[in-house]
Amino acid sequence: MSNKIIKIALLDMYKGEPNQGMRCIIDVVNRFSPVVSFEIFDVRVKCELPDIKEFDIYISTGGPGNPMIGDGNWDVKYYAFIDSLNKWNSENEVKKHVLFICHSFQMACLHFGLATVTRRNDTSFGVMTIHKTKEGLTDSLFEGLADPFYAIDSRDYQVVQPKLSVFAKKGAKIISLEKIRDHVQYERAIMAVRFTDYFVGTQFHPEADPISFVSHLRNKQAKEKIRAMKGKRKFRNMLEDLLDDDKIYRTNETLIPNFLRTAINDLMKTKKMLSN
Ligand SMILES: NC(=O)CC[C@H](N)C(=O)O
Repeated sequence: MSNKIIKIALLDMYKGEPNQGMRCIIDVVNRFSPVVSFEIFDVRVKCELPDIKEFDIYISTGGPGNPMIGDGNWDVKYYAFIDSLNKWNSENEVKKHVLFICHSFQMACLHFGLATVTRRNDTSFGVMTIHKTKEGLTDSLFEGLADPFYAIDSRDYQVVQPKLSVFAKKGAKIISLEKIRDHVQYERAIMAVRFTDYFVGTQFHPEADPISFVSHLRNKQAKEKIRAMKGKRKFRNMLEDLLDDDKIYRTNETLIPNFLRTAINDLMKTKKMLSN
């Protein structure tokens, strides 16, 4: 493999359903060309997974449905693949870097035994404030983002009840949490985890841009559902949040680029070391 070009595998977890995630991820990844190239793998429909030797960086996307349920085929292979990436990192100098988004994040938390996943009382959808934990304040993933920062959230499930002893044993860290909701006594869900130095994941969608959100709302049913859920005023506030340079634009321009920059720098360093 050429040392010059870094290869990214996009693990498409959308199950063939229409989504905004893939376009947004590709848009961010393309900001790093010509240093990187990418290839897409349809995990849930075609059961495709990359050859681990071929790719340096992996972005595993959001997706529909219950993260606790697979079909006994793609999910088994997916988890085995995650294990093989982890094993690779423990045995090799040039590491594999992975970003897990939303559905993939929930699956990773389950797989590593870090927490429980439950169905939320209601759907979470829209611009949300995300709070860094103490560990999150110094994590490179969030560098350049305020505390709290803003992100697009879109989900029915949540990662809760962290098993802190498992976190400690694995050296994993919770790096962000949901906002505090004073009027309800629900536990704050986990919004991002640093699994290892090379694996990190977010419950929200760091790839989302305002256009993708507005496109989603062009679906009349989706728009009405959300407007009914939030009420007119909150819905309008959310649309205003979308136009704010410091909110969704900032997260889109910062988080995945931070992940990619850290990964690319590390890969360039270690690959160069090996070629010396
Ligand atoms: N956007 C997503 O990836 C959603 C994740 C998961 N299917 C949920 O509903 O919680």
